[in-house]
Amino acid sequence: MPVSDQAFVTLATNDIYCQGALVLGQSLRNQRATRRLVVLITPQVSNLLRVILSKVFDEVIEVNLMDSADYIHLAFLKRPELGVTLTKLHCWTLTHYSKCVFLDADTLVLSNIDELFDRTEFSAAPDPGWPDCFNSGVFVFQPSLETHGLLLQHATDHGSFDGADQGLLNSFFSSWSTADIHKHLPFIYNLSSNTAYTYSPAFKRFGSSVKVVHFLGPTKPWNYKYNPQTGSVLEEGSGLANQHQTSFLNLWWKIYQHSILPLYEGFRDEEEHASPGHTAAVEELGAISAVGSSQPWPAEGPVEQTVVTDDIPPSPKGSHAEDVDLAMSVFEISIEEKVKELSPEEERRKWEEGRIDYMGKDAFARIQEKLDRFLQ
Ligand SMILES: O=c1ccn([C@@H]2O[C@H](COP(=O)(O)OP(=O)(O)O[C@H]3O[C@H](CO)[C@@H](O)[C@H](O)[C@H]3O)[C@@H](O)[C@H]2O)c(=O)[nH]1
Ligand SMILES: [Mn+2]
Repeated sequence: MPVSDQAFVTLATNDIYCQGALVLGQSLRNQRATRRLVVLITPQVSNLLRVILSKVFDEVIEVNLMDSADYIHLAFLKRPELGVTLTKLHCWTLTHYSKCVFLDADTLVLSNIDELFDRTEFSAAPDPGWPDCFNSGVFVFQPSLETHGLLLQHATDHGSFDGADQGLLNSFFSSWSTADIHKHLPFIYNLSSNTAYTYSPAFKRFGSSVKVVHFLGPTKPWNYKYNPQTGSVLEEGSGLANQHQTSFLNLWWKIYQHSILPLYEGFRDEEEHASPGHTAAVEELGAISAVGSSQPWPAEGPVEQTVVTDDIPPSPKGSHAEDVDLAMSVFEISIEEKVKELSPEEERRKWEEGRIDYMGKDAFARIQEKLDRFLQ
């Protein structure tokens, strides 16, 4: 039975993290999640990604710190380094839900986790790096404007010992490690993919019951390249730590390939016509059918929501341009952050301000090429 006043919530502040949010949302659907799926976004997220997110999530909610109440504004101005942190705290403002489970956009759900709604605020799993602290990638919370205000006050008064949300939340919910064992989520609800090997007999014993994998750390699944023929990520340069990690990465990419890429179908042509001269949303280097896009959405899992595209808050940028390039060939799929094309005026201003890209397009070799072309 679907419960409509409870929700799974994630956050994506840019088009790259949206790719993670999409896979997470799809993984929740594949596991027949019975609560609403909500994604918080910020103004940077492009229109295209908003539309795509709305195909997987029940609600796409834009949060804009600077537009919010004064006290948020104040907290933000006093501690600008806490930007993304304060954005995550926004989940406490979702007061149309009575209870929620927050999941980082770099998590992947492997089996149904609806039972997390039996827990109360504030429940989280230990952090693998310092188990007396919880990891803030998966937590159970109760939306409340009062709590939200207190959290912001805490941020303004004390900052965060790690400069981000995990430090702040740990010092705010400081009795977590001692007060109530029910608030300790088992590690299987937030298994960090890259630490699984530090206690490998435990992983052997309990690994098969893992419910949520968290790709914590600087290298995310979307930073790898994937071979759709073999169904595995390409190891070059990324130094994969171990077999478990590889199999979780392959799972992430399998969902991306079969359920997320097809959502971009139909937008490719539109994009090409809408913005001539711009790179298309999806660059087709090979046959797209070769990457399994023939499967209609959703490839797995039930359709539970109708997509009401009118409800999607439009990007204030008012443009089509998204910040992500998907490159596909028969043997390789990759997700790249787009190198922003500047207008000639912007280029000139950059030069005049002394911001010169000596290694890139302003490198001597590039300038020489231009001169040669001009002289020919
Ligand atoms: O540019 C960004 C960065 C982060 N996020 C969101 O914030 C989450 C946390 O960032 P992430 O890159 O996943 O951090 P972790 O590598 O998981 O590092 C740890 O440290 C973070 C900062 O304290 C905590 O938020 C995490 O939960 C904790 O696992 C992401 O999953 C996203 O949902 C964005 O939307 N855009
Ligand atoms: Mn994370």
